[in-house]
Amino acid sequence: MPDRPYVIDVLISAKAIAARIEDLAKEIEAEFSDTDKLVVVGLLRGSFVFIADLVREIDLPIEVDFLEASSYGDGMETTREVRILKDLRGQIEGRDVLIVEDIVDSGYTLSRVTDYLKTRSPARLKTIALLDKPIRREVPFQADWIGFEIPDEFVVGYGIDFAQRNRNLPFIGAVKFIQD
Ligand SMILES: O=P(O)(O)OC[C@H]1O[C@H](OP(=O)(O)OP(=O)(O)O)[C@H](O)[C@@H]1O
Ligand SMILES: Nc1nc2[nH]cnc2c(=O)[nH]1
Ligand SMILES: [Mg+2]
Repeated sequence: MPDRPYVIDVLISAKAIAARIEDLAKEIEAEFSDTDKLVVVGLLRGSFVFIADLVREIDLPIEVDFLEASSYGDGMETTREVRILKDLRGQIEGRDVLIVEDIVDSGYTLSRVTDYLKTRSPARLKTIALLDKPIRREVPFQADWIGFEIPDEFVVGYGIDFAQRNRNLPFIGAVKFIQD
């Protein structure tokens, strides 16, 4: 649990997220319209809300799998050590894969996870992230689709936590500490 009091300012409303996901899903359908082998991979835990909304907008035959990667613990800074805590259940060799992530910040998580999954020789490997904070990048990484580019704010909600709290907020909010 966070140990300093804070408030959360709305940064992106639930309505704006839903509208953007409809557009992203159309672009994904166009990219993968030629395959019946698409596996949509959610990175736990942060992407669980985004992937749930995204897959329901994608009108293609897909499978869903999950991989759990963690690098922040309960803090606000990356440890730069991406731990794979749970691997995929299925095989991805020769298959088309879309990795679904909540946010690209330093870039460590998505760059390590894509390198890790590429070793399994998927036919095509694409990435989508709801949020991108390019100003914070420490390793080069560009997702194939981004929902929103955001400023240097520590965000929560819509699956994203602060010390495991606030994942259940329906919007993306920015954490603001209250000064005493
Ligand atoms: O680009 P980066 O600096 O690597 O940051 C992005 C990652 O950080 C968060 O995960 P976290 O490690 O907090 O685990 P969680 O998904 O279980 O919340 C977030 O969900 C992304 O996966
Ligand atoms: N909660 C939260 N986790 C992150 N992991 C990487 N960036 C962020 C962020 O802005 N907020
Ligand atoms: Mg994560």
